[in-house]
Amino acid sequence: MGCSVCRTRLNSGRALSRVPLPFTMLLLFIYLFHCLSGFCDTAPKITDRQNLMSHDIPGKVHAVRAERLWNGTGSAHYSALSEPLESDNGGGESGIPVSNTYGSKKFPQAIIIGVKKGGTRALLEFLRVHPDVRAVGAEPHFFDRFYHKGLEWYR
Ligand SMILES: Nc1ncnc2c1ncn2[C@@H]1O[C@H](COP(=O)(O)OS(=O)(=O)O)[C@@H](OP(=O)(O)O)[C@H]1O
Repeated sequence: MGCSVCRTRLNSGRALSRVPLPFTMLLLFIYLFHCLSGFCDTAPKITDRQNLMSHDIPGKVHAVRAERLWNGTGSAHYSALSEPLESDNGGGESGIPVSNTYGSKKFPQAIIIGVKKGGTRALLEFLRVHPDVRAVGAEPHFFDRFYHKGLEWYR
């Protein structure tokens, strides 16, 4: 009697131990299908850009790109990104070619300007914490040191 109970428990234990693998595979398959359907797109889609770059202001400059992003829920929000920018259709609002392809070089759409020891690095680092912000690693010093190298160098 005792042994048959043990056997029953043992068998149900074995059966239970076989459940997780197919169940996990089923969940993975559903997730994969869900992603392939485009429902788990985490990368934001760009619908508009705001070029906040100014060429007239001297001083220390951090480049940040600001974009209006579509979050897939019917509303848009602005965020700042900071990699040098380029152009998608051969000409942006400023006449500078820009590209909306992630991974390509782009001009900044927002820049941080400040005097030396003004805390611009801290501001940049705080902005960088935001997941939608992509900031340059080192200060490019385009406007105060490398302006003569031109926009081709900048982007
Ligand atoms: N929130 C806040 N309040 C007060 N002070 C602050 C703040 N954030 C940054 N800091 C100080 O700013 C100094 C760095 O400024 P920068 O990033 O512009 O430095 S740098 O010019 O790029 O070297 C640096 O000062 P020092 O440590 O004296 O160099 C920082 O400590």
